[in-house]
Order: sequence, then structure tokens, then C-alpha cells
Amino acid sequence: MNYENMTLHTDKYQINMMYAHWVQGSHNDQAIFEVFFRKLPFGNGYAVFAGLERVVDYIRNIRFGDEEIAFLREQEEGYKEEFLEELREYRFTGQLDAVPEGTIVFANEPLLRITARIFEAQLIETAILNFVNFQTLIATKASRIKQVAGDDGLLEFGTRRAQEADASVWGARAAYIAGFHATSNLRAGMLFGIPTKGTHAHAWVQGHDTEEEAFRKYAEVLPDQVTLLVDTYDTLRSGVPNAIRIGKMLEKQGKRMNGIRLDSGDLAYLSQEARRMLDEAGLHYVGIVASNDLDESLIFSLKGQGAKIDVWGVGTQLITSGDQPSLGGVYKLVAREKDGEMVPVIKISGNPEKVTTPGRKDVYRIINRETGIAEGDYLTLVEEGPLNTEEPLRLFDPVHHYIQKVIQRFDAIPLLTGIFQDGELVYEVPSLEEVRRYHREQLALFWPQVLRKTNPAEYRVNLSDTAWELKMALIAKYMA
Ligand SMILES: Nc1ncnc2c1ncn2[C@@H]1O[C@H](COP(=O)(O)OP(=O)(O)OP(=O)(O)O)[C@@H](O)[C@H]1O
Ligand SMILES: O=P(O)(O)OC[C@H]1O[C@H](OP(=O)(O)OP(=O)(O)O)[C@H](O)[C@@H]1O
Ligand SMILES: O=C(O)c1cccnc1
Repeated sequence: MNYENMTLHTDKYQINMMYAHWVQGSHNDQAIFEVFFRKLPFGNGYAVFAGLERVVDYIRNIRFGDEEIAFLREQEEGYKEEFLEELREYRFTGQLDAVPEGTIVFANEPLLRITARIFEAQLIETAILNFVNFQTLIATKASRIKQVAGDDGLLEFGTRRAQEADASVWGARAAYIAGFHATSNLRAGMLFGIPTKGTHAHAWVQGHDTEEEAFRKYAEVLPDQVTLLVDTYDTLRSGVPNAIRIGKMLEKQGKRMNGIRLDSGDLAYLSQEARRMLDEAGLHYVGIVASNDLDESLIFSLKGQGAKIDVWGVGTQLITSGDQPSLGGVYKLVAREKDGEMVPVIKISGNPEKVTTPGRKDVYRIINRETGIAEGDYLTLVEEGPLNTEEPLRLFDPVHHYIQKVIQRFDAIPLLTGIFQDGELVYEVPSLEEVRRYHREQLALFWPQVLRKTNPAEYRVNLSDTAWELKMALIAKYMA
């Protein structure tokens, strides 16, 4: 069994459509798809784009090998042998443009744009959405946690409760992009170079006759990495006093204990008391780590209660995105080849927010030159050419047209960048550290009111006049 080949990591309907195109002879027609989501998760004011690195790796490695072909041959559809042979030749030869990982993104703007033969573009929808939806969701959740944690340490502890193995490691990576400092998952550390951290479990304490003996033996073996879990029996009566004894023992060896970890009970009260006890013992430098089903609301509340916590270990709620289990990113056809010409296409819906915006689009971030802050994102049709920044720009809401403003002096940063061109990777995939740094820089482009976690101000994603007129014309055509 080859677990590595992701080629059939797609929905059957993609292969069925590819087959139908191939039988009809339209499989070589060009198609343009765009990936976007319609609603920000968690009521947040922004999302953090992630998933591109995996998309790149996936696209480069698509190969229909013997096992994949044999499996398709068995299917009830009865695909013709010549079609299966065509699949063997599948290579991505098209163009992919995408926003870089770590970019702050919003609803209803293209995050990836695929320009390729329909045969190629159709296959990759499912995997792209799978990677981008999950990783963007987790990066956004992690970003909310980072917003409330400020400069405190953030450890990703989620693997044991994650939706299986891929979610653990790619989720750990997404969390790191958004500002977490380390993960407990060693494989994520090895694969991506994320710093790794670990304390110890209750089993270590339970596995000894006394808590003190457990702490001492641990400190003997790992004297430079001692963070002791103090809540197995009684946090304030035994856990913290025993940890203090070990801290003093380490001092005699010229070493410093790293920390204690609280994993149950009232984390505000216990951390304050533990801090006081540690300080009274002269162990000011010993940090306090807290864990126990934490998320951004609890961390915010605990900080408000004056909890003395230096490092937050966050598992389940982050890696499973507990309060919102999915991001609804979609992959929509925006133009197709017809009689040798590219023509825009639309998907109509009774809900105006769900009507797609036709045509191949660029997206610009409009930065006010006076403030250096982003005023909104602006979608143009590619055929309009680069945005003219010398003339004032009118931003108007595509649904509520009367909401508008004019920006006089601005810079326009194109968000989509070339990733594959004629099937060749033309993008220098940045290191994870670069992605993390870029993400941090991105945050400085937005007003705090857009970034706040509760009732954030709405950030504009607007259409150019030309893009809006095209959309209205196609709506009129199909609604007539
Ligand atoms: N001061 C606090 N304010 C708000 N929530 C807190 C506070 N202290 C802890 N919590 C959170 O309350 C929830 C329940 O914690 P608690 O330790 O009471 O139950 P538990 O996890 O079942 O404990 P145990 O592991 O001992 O069974 C956890 O999510 C924890 O993070
Ligand atoms: O609460 P989370 O945010 O998911 O963080 C991870 C949790 O995993 C561990 O508990 P677990 O009960 O699995 O093992 P333990 O015996 O080491 O406490 C750890 O003590 C945390 O409580
Ligand atoms: O290192 C830890 O403390 C840890 C790791 C995974 C899950 N919970 C805690």
C-alpha cells in the first residue's frame, strides 16, 4: 500500500467530469478557477492564509501509477482504457497564482487562481480545498490565541486530540506561522523545523511512590529541562512545595529549574498562589505553564483575572478548531475557453452574497500613503491591466452599493503571486521562519479594530467598476 501517493486524494466526481470532458473532446479547453471563502471563521475580522506549501508539493507529485490506474479500472463507471492511459500522462502544465502563506486574507477574494486545461484543473480541486481550508482555519484560530496571549509563550499540544496524523503536523505548522513558539509533536519539528518542547505527564508522577521522588528522578536525568507537573495530588499543598525543593536542589548544582505546569483547578488562583510561593522561595525565574482545554476566550479571561501564567499549552481547542470545525473555502470556475476565446462564467444564487464574481481577477491591497494602513482589498479583472495608483480610487461595496469611499493617495500591493508557470515551479518557496516573519509584518498593515477578536470592524473587499459591470451584465443575462 502506497500511503504517500496523493493523486487519488480527490472526489470521484472530478474523475467523472474529466472522463466526460475527455469523451466529448473538451478536455484540453482552458479553464480558470479561483479559490475563496465567503465567510470569515469565528466571527474574526480576518483569516491567516496557510496551506500553499502542501499544495505545491502535491501538484508537483501528481502521478497516476500502476496502483492508481488498476483501482480506477475496477470502478463501476467502466472508464475506457485510453482514458486511463491519458491519466498516466497527467502532469500539471498550467499556471497557479496564490497569495503567500501567512498573508492576512478576507472573504470573497481569490486566494489561489488556477489557469489550466480543464482536465488538469478539475482533478486538483478537492486536495487544494482540503489543504487550504484546514490550514487556514487553524492558522486563524492560532492567530486569535496569539492576539490575546501577547508576548506570553505559546505551546501547541494538540496531537493526541487532533483529527488524525496529517491534521496534527500541518496544524502545528499553521499554529507556528501565526505566532505559536513551539510544538510538542516531534514529527512536526523534524519535518518543518518548528522548535519542540515537552514537560512530563501525570503518568510519571503516578509511576513513583511519591511525587517528590518522581520530581527528583526527572530532574536528575534532565536537569536543564525541568518543568514539573504539579497537580497530580494537591497543587498547593504538595505539588508546588515539592517542585520548590527540586528547584533548590538544582540551584545547588548551579542549575535553574525551567518551570512548573498547572493542568487542572482554578488556573487564576493556583497560578497566583504558586507564583507567590515560588517567589518567596527565591525562585523568581521559574515560569508557570498552564494547560487544560484552553482557548482564546479562557486565556483572555484568565489574563483578566490576573493569572500569573507565562506559557500557555494549547491542544484540543486549537488543533480541532473546537468552536468552528471547518472553513468553507470553495473552488469556482470563473472563465472557460469557448471557440478559442476565454469567456467569463457566473454561478447565480438567490442569496446575493453567493453569486460568484466572473472573470479572471487580480487582487490588490490598497495601502493609504498617509497612514501606511490598508484601506481595503480591490479586485480587478486581469485584462484591466495593472491598477493605476496615480488617480483617486473609489471603493464601493459590491452588495450595498451606496457604501463607498474615495482614496486619494495610495499604494496597491498585488496579493497573487506566480507559483507555477507552464507547469514549472517559478516560486521560491519561503522557509517557515520567513513565512512566520512575513505574517507578523502583515499584521502591522491593519487597524487594531480589524484585528480585534470580538466584533471586529469590517474590512472592505471591493470590485473595480469593470469587474462589477461584468458581474451585473451576466446576472442580467441569466436572470432575464
Ligand atoms: N479561573 C478560571 N476561569 C475560567 N476558567 C477556568 C479557570 N481555571 C480553569 N478554568 C477552565 O475551566 C475548565 C474546567 O477546569 P477544571 O480543572 O475545573 O475541570 P477539569 O478539567 O475537569 O479538572 P480535572 O482535570 O481536575 O478533572 C478548563 O477548561 C479550565 O481551563
Ligand atoms: O487540554 P488540551 O488543550 O487538549 O492540552 C493537552 C492536554 O493533554 C494532556 O492531558 P492528558 O489528560 O491527555 O494527559 P496527561 O495525563 O499528561 O494529563 C495535557 O495535560 C493537557 O491537559
Ligand atoms: O509536554 C507537555 O506538557 C504536553 C504535551 C502534549 C500534551 N500535553 C502536554
